[in-house]
Amino acid sequence: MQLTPLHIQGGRELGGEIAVQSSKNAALPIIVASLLSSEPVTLHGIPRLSDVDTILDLAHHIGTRHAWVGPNSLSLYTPEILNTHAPYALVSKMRASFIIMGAILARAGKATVSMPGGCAWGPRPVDQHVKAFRALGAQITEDGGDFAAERTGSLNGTFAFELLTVGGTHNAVLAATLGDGVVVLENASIDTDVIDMIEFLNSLGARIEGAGTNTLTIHGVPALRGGEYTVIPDRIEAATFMIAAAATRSRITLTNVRPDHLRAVTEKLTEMGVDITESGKTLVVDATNRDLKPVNVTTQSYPGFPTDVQPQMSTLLATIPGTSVVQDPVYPDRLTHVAELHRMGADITVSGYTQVIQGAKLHAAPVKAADLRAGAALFIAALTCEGETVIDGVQFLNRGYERLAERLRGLGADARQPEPALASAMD
Ligand SMILES: CC(=O)N[C@H]1[C@@H](OP(=O)(O)OP(=O)(O)OC[C@H]2O[C@@H](n3ccc(=O)[nH]c3=O)[C@H](O)[C@@H]2O)O[C@H](CO)[C@@H](O)[C@@H]1O
Ligand SMILES: C=C(OP(=O)(O)O)C(=O)O
Repeated sequence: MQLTPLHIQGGRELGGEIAVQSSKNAALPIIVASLLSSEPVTLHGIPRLSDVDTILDLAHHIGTRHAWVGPNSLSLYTPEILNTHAPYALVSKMRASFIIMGAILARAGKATVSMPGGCAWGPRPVDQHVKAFRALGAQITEDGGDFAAERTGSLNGTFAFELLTVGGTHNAVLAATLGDGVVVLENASIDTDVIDMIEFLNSLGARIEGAGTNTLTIHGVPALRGGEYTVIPDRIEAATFMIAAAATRSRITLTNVRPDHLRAVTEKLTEMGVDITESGKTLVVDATNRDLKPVNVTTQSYPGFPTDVQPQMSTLLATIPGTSVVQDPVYPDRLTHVAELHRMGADITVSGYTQVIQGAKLHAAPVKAADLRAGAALFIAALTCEGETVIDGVQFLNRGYERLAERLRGLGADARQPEPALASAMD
């Protein structure tokens, strides 16, 4: 279905409180990890997002039955693997779905998964996933755009990732959890979403040691039991709203946050002059009556400044007088927000993965999101300027932000997404 654009009448101060959703990027691998158990699993804090629907469609194809048992609670049950093939039509919708390979391989001994391909901002290789599987004893062949993996026994041995990869670590952990081998992963990701999946698996009886360090030791276990688990808060969504508050020089309160997961973002905003107060799972972000300063930002793997917050931060800096430099070596091509921000009057010069940003006053314009966080960048830009900005490409925002227009309205923004019937009547 063609979604109607998001209309934002900007130039208003935000205020009030917003409950941050649970982490999309933890929920997705945890849903996949539930396939390792043949017993029922209940997950709480699952955000209602199109990416969640996509992974549930894929899991359904593999053999998972699911039911929503509360607004954000999901019951999953995979008594047996019915299909070991994850086809292109399902995998290509979301690159993160490639980690289904590790789960199917663990449970069924073989898996065929389509190559995920690129994404809106460029290539996103999976060579480290494949190298890990091979090094741990799986046979991998490539044919007709598919990777086929097979193991004769349990995975075993040591693999050192050549770079830090969140998805590669998820995939290798999933593949190694069942069996009687011992797998050591070196240079593994310490991302919060990796830790959360490991804590979930351990709660079902897995024996994975070292979560949060660069060395993971996975002692295979014969089977996992069922269980119940609550997903961590979404640090990327929290950061997006913190930046929206700074960009509109507002004061807002965020609940359901893990301040310890947000250090890099908090430090940068504080350096700019934003006042941030932490209290348990609550953050108050205050940028009222402040002259914010330009800063330089370079993305890094967790705990560094997240690439998933780079487009939003670039947008904030595009409104702050002075020169800021933003570099995204994690995803050097993640720049689809730039041309759209130019349409709104931003002064951003790109060279490789570097954006040199001269602060300017942005103005409303029709714009189009080409990916999820570029969409976030555009709604932040829209909130800062007088007049109405119409943002197309809402399907990308729906991948990662639950009920966005409604929740922005809860903060006092004038944001609406006309119903399709109303929109066509207005044409
Ligand atoms: C669903 C999900 O959780 N997505 C997140 C995950 O993506 P994803 O897991 O795909 O990202 P990775 O951590 O794997 O990628 C990090 C870097 O490693 C490179 N790489 C990765 C794998 C590989 O086999 N070879 C290789 O070269 C990538 O091109 C990138 O430059 O982490 C990214 C980096 O924090 C985030 O932007 C994504 O939002
Ligand atoms: C890029 C993201 O997700 P994915 O890796 O699924 O594209 C994201 O969450 O910002």
